[in-house]
Amino acid sequence: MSNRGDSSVPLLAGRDLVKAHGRTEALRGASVELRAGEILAVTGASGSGKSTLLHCLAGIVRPDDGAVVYDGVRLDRLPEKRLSELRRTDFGVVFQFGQLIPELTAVDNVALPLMLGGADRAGARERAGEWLERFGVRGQEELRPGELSGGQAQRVALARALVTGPKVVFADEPTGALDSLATEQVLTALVHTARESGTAVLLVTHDAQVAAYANREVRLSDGAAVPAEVAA
Ligand SMILES: Nc1ncnc2c1ncn2[C@@H]1O[C@H](COP(=O)(O)OP(=O)(O)OP(=O)(O)O)[C@@H](O)[C@H]1O
Repeated sequence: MSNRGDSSVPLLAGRDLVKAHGRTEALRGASVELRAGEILAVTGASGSGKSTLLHCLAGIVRPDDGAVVYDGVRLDRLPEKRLSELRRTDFGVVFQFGQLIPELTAVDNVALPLMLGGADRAGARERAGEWLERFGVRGQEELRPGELSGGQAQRVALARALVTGPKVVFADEPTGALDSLATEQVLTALVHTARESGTAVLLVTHDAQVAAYANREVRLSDGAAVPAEVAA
């Protein structure tokens, strides 16, 4: 049964997540819930497990223990093929840098997820152009990522993450490499578009100013969520 229309049920939940990288226990029983349309900041010190949590929730890595439930489905138990299909249709991701394909122009980078979903190139490029315009990237459609500023490249990356109409966008330090003006432009574009389209956003950041753009904040410490009364 779908939870998308019921705001009392989380759209995505990680429960008691445990994940080790070799001997390092990155997550030690972390639990977090994301509701449909909500913008949630995951904060915490360097090494507290924020990126690992995002990777588990986005189905990029499987937890060693615990559960990831998305729209009533146990993501951590899905076969790889169904998991990648679900990631393609329902999730978008933005990382700090490096996620655009350097050989493709800005517009082709944004068109790519649409083409992977079966759209023809001309139609995909047209829609991609509209999304670039929405994110204020005008006149740079035919430039390659290396020819864009950091802020422009991140706005292209956001357009690419949102162009397919995902239910959840996972953003891992999306403004970590930007100055404060570019940070403000990128976050304003993200928050505005997410609110308009009802997309939920999980925003990983160590920066309190970035977290202020969210509706709610969950703080991680040593691989577990700190209770709200302690975090306050
Ligand atoms: N691929 C990996 N191999 C080995 N150890 C890893 C790997 N990824 C993360 N870790 C370790 O797991 C712990 C949690 O890392 P994670 O990147 O999730 O934290 P974070 O809060 O996102 O940190 P930061 O803010 O510095 O990016 C850290 O001790 C890190 O060194």
